[in-house]
Amino acid sequence: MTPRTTPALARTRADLAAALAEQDARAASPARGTRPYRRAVVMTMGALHTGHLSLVAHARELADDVVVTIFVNPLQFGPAEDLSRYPRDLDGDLAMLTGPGLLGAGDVVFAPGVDEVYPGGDPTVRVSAGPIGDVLEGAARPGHLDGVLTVVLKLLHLTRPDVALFGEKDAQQLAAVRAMVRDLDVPVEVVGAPLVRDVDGLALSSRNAYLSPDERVRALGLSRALRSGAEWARAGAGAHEVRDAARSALTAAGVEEADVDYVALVDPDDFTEVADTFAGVAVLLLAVRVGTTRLIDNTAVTLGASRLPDGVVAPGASTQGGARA
Ligand SMILES: Nc1ncnc2c1ncn2[C@@H]1O[C@H](COP(=O)(O)OP(=O)(O)OP(=O)(O)O)[C@@H](O)[C@H]1O
Ligand SMILES: CC(C)(CO)[C@@H](O)C(=O)[O-]
Ligand code: BAL
Repeated sequence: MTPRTTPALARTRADLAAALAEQDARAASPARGTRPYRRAVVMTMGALHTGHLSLVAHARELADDVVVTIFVNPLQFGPAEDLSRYPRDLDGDLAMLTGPGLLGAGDVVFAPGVDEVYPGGDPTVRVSAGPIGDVLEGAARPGHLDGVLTVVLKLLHLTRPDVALFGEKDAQQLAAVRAMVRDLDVPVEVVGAPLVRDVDGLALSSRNAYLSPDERVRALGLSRALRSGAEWARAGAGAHEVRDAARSALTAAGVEEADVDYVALVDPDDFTEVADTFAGVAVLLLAVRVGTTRLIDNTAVTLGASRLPDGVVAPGASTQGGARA
């Protein structure tokens, strides 16, 4: 048989188990020596873009083998959301994943159908995200983070990785996954990867494909708002003024107040709003509807730098790149 040069495509649990067994056999082979083996997983909903590929490239550096999952998870969509029109392009995704520095022979793409992931229908037992699941994305999309964590835990069980990578683009999701892994003792290392933007500052997102040319211009208001908030924070503004600055920039970009789900400035650990006296690194987050498309974006901002003791750099100050526009 000719050796495979592209990743294995697994459409079923059985395909996945067979592909992982091959990885396990290679990991246990005496030819590898005693170097510890690592498998990484990158979970996606497909319609891949350069942001996803940056996670895959990072996974490639961290691990011997990489599993990419492609699954549009119905559990995390509300009844009036875009589940049915969410972009799906498995052939295009597979072509993108096999570029240089990405997936090769030995790696796996797991692209199951809904019945394969939920063979008994909607699961009766689900993960609860707890308080972080009730604010911001959780408040705007009730049950969303429970649905995310339920599928993430299932995919962790199915793919058995040592390390799992998630993008800082979905900052609240990343924090919820970290909390689940900590609170439920899930044996995996969670790695956050920086948010990737288009040259004009727009955060890359599969949902950008929904935007008309006019809407895409208006969508630049999100990164401008983050940049404005970050500039006010650098100038010594308190939390309230930073949020106001971000809101004003959205308005200036033509975004109606009614289309803003939230402008929030939160503690990165529990996503509670920070007080005006807060000093340290907070996350400035936005969720905005542009036409029928709901977009999210965020950036880390340092507040009250002048209130921090001399020589103290706010912890986490370099974990997220600032919004560029
Ligand atoms: N621009 C980006 N930079 C870095 N990581 C990203 C980016 N966009 C998505 N990701 C990450 O890729 C993973 C899969 O995300 P997903 O498939 O939902 O993509 P998406 O573009 O965010 O889609 P959507 O438009 O549905 O929000 C998540 O961990 C997500 O945070
Ligand atoms: C983590 C995830 C793949 C779970 O469906 C999804 O929420 C996403 O793509 O960010
Ligand atoms: N990137 C998060 C997946 C969702 O919006 O459902």
